[in-house]
Amino acid sequence: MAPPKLSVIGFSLKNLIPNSSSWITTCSEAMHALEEHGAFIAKYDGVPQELDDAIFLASRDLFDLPTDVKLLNTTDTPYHGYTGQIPSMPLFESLGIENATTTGGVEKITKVMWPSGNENFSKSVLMFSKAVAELYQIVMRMVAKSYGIEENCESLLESSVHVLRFMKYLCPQGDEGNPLGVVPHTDISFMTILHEKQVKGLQIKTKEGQWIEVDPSPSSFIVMAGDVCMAWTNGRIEAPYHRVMMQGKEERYSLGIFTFIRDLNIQIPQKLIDEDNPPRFKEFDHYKYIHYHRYTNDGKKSECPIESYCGIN
Ligand SMILES: O=C(O)CCC(=O)C(=O)O
Ligand SMILES: [Fe+2]
Repeated sequence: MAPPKLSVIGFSLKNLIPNSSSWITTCSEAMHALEEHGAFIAKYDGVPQELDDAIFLASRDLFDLPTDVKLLNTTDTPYHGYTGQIPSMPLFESLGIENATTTGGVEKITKVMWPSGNENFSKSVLMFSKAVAELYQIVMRMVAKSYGIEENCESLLESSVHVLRFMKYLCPQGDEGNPLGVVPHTDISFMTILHEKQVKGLQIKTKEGQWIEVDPSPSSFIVMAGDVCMAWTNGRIEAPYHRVMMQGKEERYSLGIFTFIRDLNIQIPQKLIDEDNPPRFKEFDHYKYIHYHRYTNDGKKSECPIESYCGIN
């Protein structure tokens, strides 16, 4: 049997006029992929090549800063700031920018990293984050249309905030080095959109337990459901397990737009509940879930934290 693959779906902006026939086809492909794997690859043209080059240059600039400067990026929310030198994941380093689609959010971190400013960095971050957030909105409106939950979706979009995370992976040491970049996990976000530069490594697990290798390309954006999307859709779209395995001799750089829902409780839309589909999750607050996941013993040791936090058995 051929190894499983993620669907590659064209998201060219000129074909995505809402409810046009090409929009409807794209919507049905995206929904099929999300319900099957919780993820797909969007071939998206909203990030021009120059911006793509600029954001990866920005990433190198950022990781080249001294560790004590990077450590100044602290946040109240776990995993939104700087992470590095984790004993279980020695190859991995990452740095987040909260509210990355707003000038205020971007300027705040730029000033901490470069007190005298870095206009190239802040401009690239803002433009890239806005372009990827647009892809998020397009996908969300497809989910909404397909389930008939447009109103619920619009209020979610108004409450969506985006963290841009830069990620860097070193090569394993020697032939015997452990290739594990990031341990298998599902994301604590509502949705995540990943983008990587040349070097592969990301693998996504199918429901049957096989690992799919994702091939990087400049216009590929991996759209992936997080735990909170799974709860909101009453389990129709599941958050897939994924991991990073390093291979070869090149360092790997990737980027992720992680979307979170602020100041609005996550509640399953009534349309997704009926006799055959009773509610599987209680209403909850996204940030309280993150806190549970990262800071409580129950959350840390749970096999499926979203189920143990707000699942209805
Ligand atoms: O670097 C990647 O491609 C994936 C990183 C990831 O899964 C995460 O940070 O949650
Ligand atoms: Fe992840």
